[in-house]
Amino acid sequence: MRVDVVTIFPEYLAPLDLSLIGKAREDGLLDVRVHDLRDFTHDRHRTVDDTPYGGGAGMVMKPQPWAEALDHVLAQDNPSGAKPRLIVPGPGGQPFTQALARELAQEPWLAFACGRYEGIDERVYDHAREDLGLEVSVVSLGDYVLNGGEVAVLAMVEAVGRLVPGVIGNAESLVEESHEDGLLEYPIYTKPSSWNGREVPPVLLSGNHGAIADWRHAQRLARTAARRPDLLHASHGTDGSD
Ligand SMILES: CC(C)N1CCN(Cc2ccc(Cn3ccc4ccc(-c5n[nH]c(N)c5C#N)cc43)cc2)CC1
Repeated sequence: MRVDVVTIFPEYLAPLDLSLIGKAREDGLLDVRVHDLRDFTHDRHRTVDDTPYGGGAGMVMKPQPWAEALDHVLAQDNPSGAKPRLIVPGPGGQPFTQALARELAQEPWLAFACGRYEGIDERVYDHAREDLGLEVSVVSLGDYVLNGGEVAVLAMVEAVGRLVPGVIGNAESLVEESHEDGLLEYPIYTKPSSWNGREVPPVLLSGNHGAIADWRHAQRLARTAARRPDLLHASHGTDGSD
């Protein structure tokens, strides 16, 4: 999978050089390219924003740098003229969920546009859809306000990247994790079996794999009912009260 990120803070994406995503880049499973939006400006101050038409607080990101940046992304190493799916993080976007992460993990090429200030001139979205022929999705990390799209892109690239085959060495760990099948994950333990006067649940030491699986499923149901009854209703046809 190729991933392009356009931002005025390229250093914000440095964590994508680390850990599993960084290893996947080294292994050629992910091709992540970060582009500085200011490289597509032409004035001395490398201006990317201006005041909003109609008045209002804050600044709006100018359309021209974005159009030139998107042209560069589409042209770079792309002899076939393929097109990426464009993801624009925004507080008013569709929720970023595990289901959407799974959907995006099927895409061969994703491009992320990290806005700042009050956001990006609306004509950039129209240009991307109508002139560049891109599928554009505005996606929100959650119901809280960030200062820009970079944090969201870090989360999205990690959530999507880990679903790309080969990125997570043990594919088993992708099963039975929170939100993968509608239930939260079960409690986990490791050595020592007795620590600080606290014991590991004996069933986990029993070697009885059926009993262990039953205990873990019961724990997932209880934990989901306690913390996220909404998930129980959505995926298990109950109202979360039982
Ligand atoms: C003036 C007045 C009428 N405005 C009315 C609407 N307000 C909404 C507003 C608020 C903050 C920002 C800052 N910002 C810039 C680009 C950008 C990208 C993502 C996010 C973001 N925030 N929260 C998430 N879950 C996000 C995601 N994904 C925030 C971003 C942009 C937009 C802004 C103020």
